[in-house]
Amino acid sequence: MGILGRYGDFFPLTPRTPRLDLGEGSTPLVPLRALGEELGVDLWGKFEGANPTGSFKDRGMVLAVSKAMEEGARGVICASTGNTSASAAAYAACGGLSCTVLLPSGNVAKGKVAQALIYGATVAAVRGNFDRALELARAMAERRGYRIVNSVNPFRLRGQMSGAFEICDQLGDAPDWLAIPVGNAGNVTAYWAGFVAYMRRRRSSRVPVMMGFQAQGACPMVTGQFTDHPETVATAIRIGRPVNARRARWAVMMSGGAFEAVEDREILRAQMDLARCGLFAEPASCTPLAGLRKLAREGRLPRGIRVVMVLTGNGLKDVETPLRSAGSVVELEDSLETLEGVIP
Ligand SMILES: Cc1ncc(COP(=O)(O)O)c(/C=C/C(=O)C(=O)O)c1O
Repeated sequence: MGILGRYGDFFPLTPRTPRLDLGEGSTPLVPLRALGEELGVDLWGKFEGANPTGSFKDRGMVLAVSKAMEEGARGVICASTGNTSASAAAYAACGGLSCTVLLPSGNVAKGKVAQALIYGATVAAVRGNFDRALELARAMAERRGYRIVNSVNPFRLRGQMSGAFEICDQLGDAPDWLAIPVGNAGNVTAYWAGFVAYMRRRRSSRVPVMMGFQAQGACPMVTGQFTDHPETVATAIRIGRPVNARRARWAVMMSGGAFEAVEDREILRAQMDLARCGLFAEPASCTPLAGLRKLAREGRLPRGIRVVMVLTGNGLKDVETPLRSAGSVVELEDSLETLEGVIP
């Protein structure tokens, strides 16, 4: 059962709301003991790559598309660095709506483009970055009567609150810290709202410190300056003008947390180290581990606390990056002798 069935009393559902369900949510919360010992904390990874389209986006999209159907929308539209478009296309297909996605040309992982296409979306590559694509998507939504399903759509953030609900249910309460990658800043906003809502309903006793992590080349939440030239290998968070900046800043400040930036090379090292723990997450998802390591180096990571990292997307979305950085295939003659020389 998906999140509308499991957490429906937290969502604005009516008897007329279709209950789309691809089995989203119920993702693994994995103890990361070795990495936790390195950092001196009790470390867990919430593997959102296990969702139906391979990212956390499904949590918000299932509600946003169900509500679009209820409201009689002709179709849905979004701009995306890839995962939003994959998820929008899947749930639109599930609900029988048309889906149009606008992608920044040349900067979207091929796995995500393949998903949007095979789910049946109309996919347009826009010259310019994600932020420009979002401006165009909002204009087209007005013209065509489509529902925009980026995180400017409030139902998206409502559905994504369910990640916080699940962490509290899985751990028995909220963690001390939540460490999350930040692009358009919707997910960090949604998680805070989720922890607060769960505590208010007495389903948990506390809320965590919210720590948001960005790539050094695309860190408007850290610098306080929007940028028209975001650059990072973590293409999912290559966003320079986060539409949820104000709400995300408020959420993190209310929690006593902060935004931090990390270098691309640290993100790639974190991706490899998480994979060596058995979790293959795409680069953006590994930003929190890189960030926690930076805080530990600087003496700013309290020892012994319980930390959950939200690993937001499956590594299979972007196989080109690890193929460049994770080593290479050994080409061999077909003989046992040559095998003896290379197999450990
Ligand atoms: C794997 C992954 N990790 C983190 C983020 C950042 O979440 P927000 O801070 O809520 O934006 C994204 C976002 C992707 C898009 O914005 C899109 O797909 O258009 C992501 O795909």
